Amino acid sequence: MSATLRLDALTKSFDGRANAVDAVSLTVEPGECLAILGPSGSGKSSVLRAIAGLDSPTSGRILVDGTDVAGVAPERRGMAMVFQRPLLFPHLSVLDNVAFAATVAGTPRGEAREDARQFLALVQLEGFGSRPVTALSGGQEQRVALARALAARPRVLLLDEPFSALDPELRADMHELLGQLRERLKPTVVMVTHDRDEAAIVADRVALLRTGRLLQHDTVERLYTRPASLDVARLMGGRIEVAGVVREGVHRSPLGSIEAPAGESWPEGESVLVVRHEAVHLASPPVPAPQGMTGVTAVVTARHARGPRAAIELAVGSATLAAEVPASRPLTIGQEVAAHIPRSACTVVTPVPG
Ligand SMILES: Nc1ncnc2c1ncn2[C@@H]1O[C@H](COP(=O)(O)OP(=O)(O)OP(=O)(O)O)[C@@H](O)[C@H]1O
Repeated sequence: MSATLRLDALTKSFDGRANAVDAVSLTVEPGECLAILGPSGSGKSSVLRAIAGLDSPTSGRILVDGTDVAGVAPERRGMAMVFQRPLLFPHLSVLDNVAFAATVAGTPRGEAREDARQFLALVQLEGFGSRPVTALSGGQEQRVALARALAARPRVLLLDEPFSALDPELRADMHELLGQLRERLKPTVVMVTHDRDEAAIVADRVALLRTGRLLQHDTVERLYTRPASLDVARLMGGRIEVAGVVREGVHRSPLGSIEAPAGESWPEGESVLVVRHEAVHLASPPVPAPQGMTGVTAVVTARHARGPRAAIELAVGSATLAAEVPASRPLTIGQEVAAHIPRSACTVVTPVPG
C-alpha cells in the first residue's frame, strides 16, 4: 500500500496568471509522510490537486513508482484523498460510506461491508457501522473519511488539511491515529497543512512552499535549525536575525564572534546569523557561558505572555535577541542578563535583508 511519488518540475498556472505552483521537484519515498507546508495562497492545495488528478499541471510530471500519471483519471491513480470537510454521503450508513468505492467497483456487498468493518475498527469506530453519518461528531466524521480513503488501499494517501476544522484535543487524537495507521499500513502520505506544529508531529519531511516555489524540502528539525534562507527561517517562526559578516568561518556581529558548528562551513562574506529563540538560555544573575556556548550581556526589552511560557526580547548593543522562559520566571524589562547561545544551534543565511 505504498509507492514512490516523484514530482518533476511540477508547474500550474491558472488563466495565464503567475504560477500558483512553480517548478516543484521532490520525491516522497514509499511509506514516508510528506507535509506540504506554507502560508495561505502558497500553492499547497494546487500541488495536491495536481497529484490527485483533480487539476492537470501546466507543465512538469507526476510519477508514481516511475510511471507518469499524466492522462490517468483520478480514480485510476491508486490514490485516495481526505479533505478538510469529510464529504460523506448523508443517505448512507457509516459502514456503507466506507464500503462505497468497493461496492461501486463490483465487489459483492457482503464482502465490501466486511472489509469496511475492518477499516472502521482501524480508525477506532468499531460498532458504529449501522449509524447514520448525520449522527457523528466532527472528529468521528473525519475518522470515517479516513477509513473510506484507506479502504481503497491507495498507494498514495492525500490529506488536504484534514484536521484543521477540529478542536485541538480532537486534532491531537487524529494525529495519534494517523501515526498508528502509518505504522500498520505504511502508506505513502502527502498532507497539506499550514500548521508548523502539525507538520512536526505527523511528517517525516516537509516541503515548504511560498508563492508556488519550493523553498526547502527537509526534515522539520532542519527547517527549524538549518533554514536554507531568511524566508525559511521567518516562515518557521524564527525570531533571531543578526546581520554580520563571515571571515574565516567565524561570524562577526554585535553578538561577537561565533564559530560555525563542528563539521559545518559557512560561506565567507555578509550574512545573517539565525538561531532559534528556544535554544537561547538566559542566566540571571549573569554567569559565564558554559563551553560550546557564546555568552553575551543582554538587556530585557519586552516580555509577552505565552500561556505557560513567556517570550522575552532582548537588546545586545544594536542587535536584538529573543528567548523563551517559563512564565513563572521573574524577568523584568530593563533587567541585565547573560544570554548563552549554543554554537551548535547557530547557522547563517544570505543575503542580508535590504
Ligand atoms: N481554480 C483556481 N482558479 C484560479 N486561481 C486559483 C485556483 N485555485 C487556486 N488558485 C490560485 O493559486 C494560488 C495558490 O492557491 P492554493 O489554493 O493552491 O494555495 P494554498 O497554499 O493551498 O492556500 P490556502 O492555505 O489558503 O488553502 C492562489 O493565488 C490562488 O488564488
